[in-house]
Amino acid sequence: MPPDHPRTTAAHTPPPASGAIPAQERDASTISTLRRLLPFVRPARTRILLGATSALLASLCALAIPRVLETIVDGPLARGVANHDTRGLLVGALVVLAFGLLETAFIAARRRLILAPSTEVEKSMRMRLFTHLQDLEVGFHDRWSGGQLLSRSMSDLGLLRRWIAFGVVMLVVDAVTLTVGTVLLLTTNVWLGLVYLCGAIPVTVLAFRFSRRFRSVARLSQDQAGDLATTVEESVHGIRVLKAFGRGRDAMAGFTQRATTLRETEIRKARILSTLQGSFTAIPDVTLGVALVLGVWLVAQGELGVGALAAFFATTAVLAAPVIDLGMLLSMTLNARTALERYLEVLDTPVAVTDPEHPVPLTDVRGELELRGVRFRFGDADTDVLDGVDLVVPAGRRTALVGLTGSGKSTLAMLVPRLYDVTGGQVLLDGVDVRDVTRADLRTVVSVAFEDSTLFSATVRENVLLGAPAGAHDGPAGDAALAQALDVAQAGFVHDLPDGVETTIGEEGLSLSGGQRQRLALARAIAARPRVLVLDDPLSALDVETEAAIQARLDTELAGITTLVVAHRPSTVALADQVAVLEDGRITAVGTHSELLATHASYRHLISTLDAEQQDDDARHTEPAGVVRGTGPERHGDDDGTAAAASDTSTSTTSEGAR
Ligand SMILES: Nc1ncnc2c1ncn2[C@@H]1O[C@H](COP(=O)(O)OP(=O)(O)OP(=O)(O)O)[C@@H](O)[C@H]1O
Repeated sequence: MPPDHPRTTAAHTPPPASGAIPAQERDASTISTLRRLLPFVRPARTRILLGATSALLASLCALAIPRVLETIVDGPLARGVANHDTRGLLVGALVVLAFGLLETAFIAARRRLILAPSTEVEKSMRMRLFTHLQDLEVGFHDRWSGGQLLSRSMSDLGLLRRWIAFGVVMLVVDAVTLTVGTVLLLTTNVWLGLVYLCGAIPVTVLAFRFSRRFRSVARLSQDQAGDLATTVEESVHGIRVLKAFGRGRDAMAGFTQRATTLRETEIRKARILSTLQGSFTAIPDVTLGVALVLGVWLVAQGELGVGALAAFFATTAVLAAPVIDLGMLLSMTLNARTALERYLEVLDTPVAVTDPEHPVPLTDVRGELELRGVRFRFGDADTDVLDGVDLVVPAGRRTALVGLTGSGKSTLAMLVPRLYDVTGGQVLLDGVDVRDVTRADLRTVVSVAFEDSTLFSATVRENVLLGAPAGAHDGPAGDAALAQALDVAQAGFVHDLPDGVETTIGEEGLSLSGGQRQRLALARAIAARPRVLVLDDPLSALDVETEAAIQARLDTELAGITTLVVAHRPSTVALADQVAVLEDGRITAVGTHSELLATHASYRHLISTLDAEQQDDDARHTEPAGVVRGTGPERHGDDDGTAAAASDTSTSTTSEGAR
C-alpha cells in the first residue's frame, strides 16, 4: 500500500510588490540581516580578514604621520631654527615618507587580497540561487517575473560583491580609524578632542534619519530595476507579436515610462545621499573651525605646544576622509542589505515539490498510470481545476485526453512528471505514488513534450539529447539515439541546416519555425527513452499528414510505451487506443473514439467543435507555402512585421510536412 499523503498545497509565496518591504524584513536590523551572508563568506574569510587587516594598517600608518609631525615640529624644527638640526629634520621626513609608502603598500595589498574572494562569494551565491531556481516548482516561476529573478541574480549580487570587497571592509576600518583618531585627539588635548567629538552627535542623528529614508528608496529602485528588466525580457521574447501587431511604439512607451520612474527614484536616492554627504562634509569643518580658535587660544595661553596643535589638525585631516566616506559607506551597506533581502526572498522560498525521505526505487517499469481522485488548485485560485479525476492509462497504450479549452488538460499532464504536485488524491505509476519516488528517477521514466516547445541556445544535437539517458549523449550511442529521435519526429529538416545537427539554434529556437521547433521538442522527448510519454499537444503546429506520419512512426518505433496525449484534433483522437473526456474537472467518459461517438452526445459535440477548429487550422496551414523557411534572422527582420506575422500563422505548411 502506498503511504498516505496529506492533502498538500503548493507553497504560495507571492513576490513582494515593487518597493514594498515585507514586515519581517522591516523589523530586522541591518546587522542581523547582513549576518546571513556569513555562510557564503566563510570559505573566503581568511583572505577577507587579511585584506581588512591591511586596510587597518594603512589607516594606522596614516594616523602615525601626525605623531611624527608633532615630534618634528616640537623637536628638530624647534631646535633646528637655533641649532641647524637638519639631520633630525631629515630623519623625521624619512619616517613620514616610510609611513606614506607603507600606507600605499597596505592599500594595494587590501585590493589584491579581497578582489578574488569577493568574486568567489558572488559566484557561489549566484550558483546557489540558480540551483534553487532549478529546484523550485513550476508554480514559483508562474508567480515571479523573469526580470525580478534576473536582477536579483545579477545586479543585487554585484552590489553585495562590491560591499564585501570594499564597503564592509572600509566601514570597519573607518570605524576603527575614527575611534583611534578620536582617542589620539583627546590625548593631544582633551578640550580640543571634546570639541571634535561634539560633531559625532549630529553625525549619528543624521545617519539614523538617512538610513530610514534611504532604505525604502533603495528597495524601490532595486525592485523597479527588476521591473524594467522584465519589460525588456518580455519585449524581446514577444518581439514577433509586437511587430506583427505594430505595437512597437506601445512597448517603447511602456519601457520609457518604467525607465523614467527608475530614473526618478535614482535621483531621489542620490539627493538623499548628497544631503547626507553635504552634512558629513560640513560638520567636521564647523568643529574644526571652533577647534582652531580654541587651539590658537590654548597655544597663546601656553597650555598647548605648536607641535601638538599641528598634530591635532593633521590628525583631523586624516579623519576627514572616513567621516565624508561614512555617507557613501552607509548607502552601500543599505543597498547591500536590500540586495541581500531580495536575494533571500527567493532563496528562502521553500521547494514545494520535493523528493521523499525514503524514496521507492523504480524498477521494471511497465508504465501503467492511474489518477485516483486527483484534485488540483493553483496557488492563488479560488476553485479546483481538477476536482476528483479518476483515470487509468493502460501500460503500453495510447490514451488521448480531450476537453474544452481551459478544462485542465495541460494541468493534468503536468502532474505526471510532478511539475506540479496534486493538491488531493494520487497519481500512481505502476501502483506507486509518484511522490514516493525521486524526481530524478521519475523524470527518467516520464518524458514530456509541450505545445510551447522551448529550445535552448545550443546545437540541435545538444537540444535533442538533453534528456537522453547517461551514455547516450556522445559517440555512436548518441548518434544512434539522435538519428532515431529525429527520424520518428520527422525532423529531417535539421540536415539541411548550415551545420546539420551541429547547427547552433537561436535562443528558444527562435530561428526555427513553430513546426520545426515542435518536432525538435518531440525528438527530445523521444530521445529520453521514456516508459511514459506525455505529449501536451506538441504537434499542433504541424499539418495533419505530418502528424499522422509521426504517430505511425511512434507506433512502430516506440511500441510498448505508454502515451498520454492531450489532443485538440479529431485526427489525433482517432489514432488513440482510448479517449478520456475531461469536463468540469472530472473524467466524464472513457472509451474508444468510435464507442464514444456512438454513445456520448457531449463527446460528439466536443469532436465537432474540435473538427471546426481543425478545419480553420488546416485552412491556415495551406495558405501560401514557403513563407517560413529560412533559419536565419532575416525572416524576423521586417520592420512592418509582415514576415513575422506570416511566421506566426504559418509555422507549418503542407510542404514542410512533406519533407
Ligand atoms: N499557472 C496558472 N495559475 C493559475 N491558473 C492557471 C494556471 N495555468 C492554468 N490556469 C487555469 O487553469 C485552468 C486549466 O488550464 P489548462 O491550461 O490546464 O487548460 P487546458 O484544458 O489545457 O486548455 P487548452 O486546451 O486551452 O490548452 C484554466 O482556467 C487556466 O486559466
